[in-house]
Order: sequence, then C-alpha cells, then structure tokens
Amino acid sequence: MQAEDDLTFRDTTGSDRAKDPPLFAALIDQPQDWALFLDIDGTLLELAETPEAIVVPPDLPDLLARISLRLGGALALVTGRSLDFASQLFPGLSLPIAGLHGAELRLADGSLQRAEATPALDALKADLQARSAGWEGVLIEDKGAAVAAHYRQAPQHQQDVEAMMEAAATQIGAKWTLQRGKMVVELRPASASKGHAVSTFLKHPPFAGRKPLAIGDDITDEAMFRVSRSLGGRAIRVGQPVTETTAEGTIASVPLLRDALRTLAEA
Ligand SMILES: O=P(O)(O)OC[C@H]1O[C@H](O[C@H]2O[C@H](CO)[C@@H](O)[C@H](O)[C@H]2O)[C@H](O)[C@@H](O)[C@@H]1O
Ligand SMILES: [Mg+2]
Repeated sequence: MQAEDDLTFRDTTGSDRAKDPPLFAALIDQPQDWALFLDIDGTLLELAETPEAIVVPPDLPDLLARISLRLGGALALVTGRSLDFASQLFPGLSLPIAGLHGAELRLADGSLQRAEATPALDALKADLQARSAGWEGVLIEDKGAAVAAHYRQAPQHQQDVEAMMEAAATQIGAKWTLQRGKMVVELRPASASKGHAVSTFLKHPPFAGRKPLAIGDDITDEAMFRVSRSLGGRAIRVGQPVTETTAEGTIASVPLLRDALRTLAEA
C-alpha cells in the first residue's frame, strides 16, 4: 500500500509514471476496497468533432469487463450521454450507468431510474433547432430529457449559443439547469448530478462499503470529484484542467488513462 502522500500525483508530462500511478496501485493491491466511476467523453474516449463521431477502440469493452470483474462489479460509467446511448456504445456489457449527468441510473441489479422529456422540453428542442439553423456548424443534440447545443465546429458562435441556452433555461424553468462543458452548453434535469449518482451507487451493492475513485475530464465531473473525496475516496481529472478542479491528480491524456486501466486489468 502506498503512503497517503504518494496517492496525490500530478502527471502533466506524459511520463511513464502515469502507467502505474499510486492510485492505481492502491486499486491493484486492494480491489475489494474500491469502486471506480468513469466518465466517457474525454476520459475513456478521445473527443471528436461531433457527438456521433466518437470511436470506441476495439479492446475497450473487454478492458472494462475485466476491470469490473476485478472490482467485483464495482465499476460504473457516469456520463452526460443518455443511458441508452452509453449502453449502446458498449454492446454486450451491462455495466451500471448514470446517464444525463446523473439524472438516469441503471444499478447493478438492472433496476432503472429514467428521466422523461416533457412536451415543453420537446417544443424547446425544436425552437433551438430553428433558432440555430443559420449558425453553420452549431449542432443541437437531442438526448431525451436533456438537450445540448454544441459549437466545437463553430467557435465563432459561442456567445450566440450561450445567450440562446441562457434564454432557454429561463423559458423552461427550474426543473432543468444549464450545464457547461467542452464547447457545449446543455440543459439537463436539475434533480441530479454526477455527485448524486456516485452517492446513490455507493448505497447499493456491489459499491456499498467501498472507497470511490472518480475519473473525469470536465466541469460536470467536479460534482463527483467532490462527493468522492468527501466520502473518503479519490478523484483524477484527465487532461489539463482549464477550470478549477477539486481532483487531487491529473492524468495527461486519454491514452495514458487507458494505459493505467490496462495495468489495473492485467494485475
Ligand atoms: O460526461 P461525458 O461522458 O464526458 O459526456 C459529456 C458530453 O460529451 C459529449 O460532448 C463532448 O464530446 C463530443 C464528442 O467527443 C464533442 O464533440 C463535444 O464537443 C463535447 O462537448 C456529448 O455529446 C454530450 O451529450 C455529453 O454531455
Ligand atoms: Mg467527459
């Protein structure tokens, strides 16, 4: 077991140290003590130009399956994607998943918590499509009970998108909240967050009684970092944080994180 101080690490160089960082050594030594919560976009998967253009490496599903087995099933995906989308990304795996930033849950026993769109939200989605139609490159992503406006391909429209989504948030009311992310502004159900998702998983088997390790790359992941650390767990942010982070360490890139996960799976 590593000394407590060694559990804090910061790799910004891409050095080999990230391949076997102390946090993962703790999981390798005592897999029965830990629960792992993994974000998808920008963490497990490289970011792509559009939401649909992401690529799942062929070996990733098997890697996740092996880690889940090693952790006694205490591995969950915690994502801004919808639960259905995340599930279809990894066909054949039936991992516990939190979707829509925590508003949708599939627990290890298969029980489901869904978030539903309302007629008002559906009308708003159509409105957003119409309002952004002239902004070439801006994409509206319909996620069921959430909607995202992406400007990765049209950074010149960032302010237009921000203003449009702020007005949309006022229009739809307090049941939805703005969630900013990497070149995206979303409206997500206000009732939950990634932090709520982690604390809910930890009340249920096989997560209950374990220490959480949360790994993510973006503002939305800070909620699970805070919960994880407040419950005696740990947090890692992938990439160079451009905003304040409560994670105690960073891993420089998606490939380096996957290297660390391979080390865990092969231990
Ligand atoms: O919580 P995550 O699993 O990280 O999901 C966050 C959002 O990811 C997606 O958007 C981001 O990734 C896209 C594909 O790489 C990229 O084109 C976009 O610029 C990013 O913001 C997804 O489309 C959103 O619905 C998720 O909330
Ligand atoms: Mg992410």
